[in-house]
Amino acid sequence: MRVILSGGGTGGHIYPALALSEAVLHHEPDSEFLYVGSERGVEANIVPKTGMPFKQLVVQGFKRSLSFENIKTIRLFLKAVKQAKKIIREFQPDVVVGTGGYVSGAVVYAAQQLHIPTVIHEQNSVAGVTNKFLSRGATRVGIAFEMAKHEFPKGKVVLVGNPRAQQVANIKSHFSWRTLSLRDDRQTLLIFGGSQGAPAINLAVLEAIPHFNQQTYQVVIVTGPKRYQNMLDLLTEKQIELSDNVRILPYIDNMPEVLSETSAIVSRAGATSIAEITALGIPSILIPSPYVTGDHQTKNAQSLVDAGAALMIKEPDLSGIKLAEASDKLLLNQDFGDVMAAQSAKIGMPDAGDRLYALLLDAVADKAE
Ligand SMILES: CC(=O)N[C@H]1[C@@H](OP(=O)(O)OP(=O)(O)OC[C@H]2O[C@@H](n3ccc(=O)[nH]c3=O)[C@H](O)[C@@H]2O)O[C@H](CO)[C@@H](O)[C@@H]1O
Repeated sequence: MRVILSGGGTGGHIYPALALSEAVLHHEPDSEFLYVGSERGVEANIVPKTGMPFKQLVVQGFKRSLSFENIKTIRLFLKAVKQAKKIIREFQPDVVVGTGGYVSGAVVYAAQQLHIPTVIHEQNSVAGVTNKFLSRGATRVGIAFEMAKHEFPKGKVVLVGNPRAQQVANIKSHFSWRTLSLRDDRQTLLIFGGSQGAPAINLAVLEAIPHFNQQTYQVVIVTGPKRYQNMLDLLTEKQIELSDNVRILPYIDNMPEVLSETSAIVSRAGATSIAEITALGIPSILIPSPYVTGDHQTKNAQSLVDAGAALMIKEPDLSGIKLAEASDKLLLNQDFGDVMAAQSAKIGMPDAGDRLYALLLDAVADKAE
């Protein structure tokens, strides 16, 4: 199968597309892929590292208020559609897949105009603007939350889950905490604020470090690439020392491997993070970002809390003490952590990659009819 993948702007859109390619390759090992991303998006850094061919377009998002910038956005969009058509004609895909973000708007729209089968994947419980726009012309729509169904045209929506879930569930991890000078015989709490990092989480973590320093479990704090230096500066300014069970990193590139060796998680409630956490049945403390469309991260987190699969701390209530208490609850109260892990695993959809692959086949077959 020849597949063009497009999704960008944030890890939550990019990793599912890459995970889908693994599922496709599992079924059709001679498949070929081309990833089309935006020049300025993080995909320009993430995708080439995987070895997948990568092409770039110049796009930007709409401003919510009326502005001259939006005229430039439309001009860039039309130019990107033209370039995308050229790329599609050259690559001759069987199907074009969009996983969200502005760039997928141009690529999938171009494919629709060229009458190539298109599949969009919506990771969230609340549909993104680009996916809604594309859904009218899409051949199939894969969703990860039943709740999102009513936002798309009937007849083409299928609940598939998030392919990243299957990737993390199936990985044979060779990761050892010793690579970070930590121990493999201890429980490990991993803290990260989505793919970009979250200042509010970093600040609460800073307050909690003196507590973490005293624990029998170890703690790995991921700040987000752009917030790492600031975190180190704050540690120096506040004269906070790290003991040998606590580490701070800017970003983790090999998250699927690391997650499979993780005992508990503190994180934002982005859809892809949640898919990973539940695929592995990891107990978690979710701190939803209040700055996203329709407050969808709170809805994502609430669905886990309702199932007894996670604890939630809302950002206005977040503090070092709250974080330390909740972390101890998951890691030091064995029964509590075990029950939560089992509930989390019940929600996971570890065959999501295969389900989305089946949707691609459907879309291609539709065209052939
Ligand atoms: C602020 C914002 O708009 N967030 C959205 C964005 O979040 P964001 O990009 O943070 O999305 P997610 O939490 O869904 O996914 C983060 C991804 O980055 C990976 N990761 C994270 C840290 C790290 O060091 N290394 C690493 O690989 C995680 O394993 C995961 O695969 O897209 C999601 C999916 O559309 C939405 O639900 C989120 O609401």
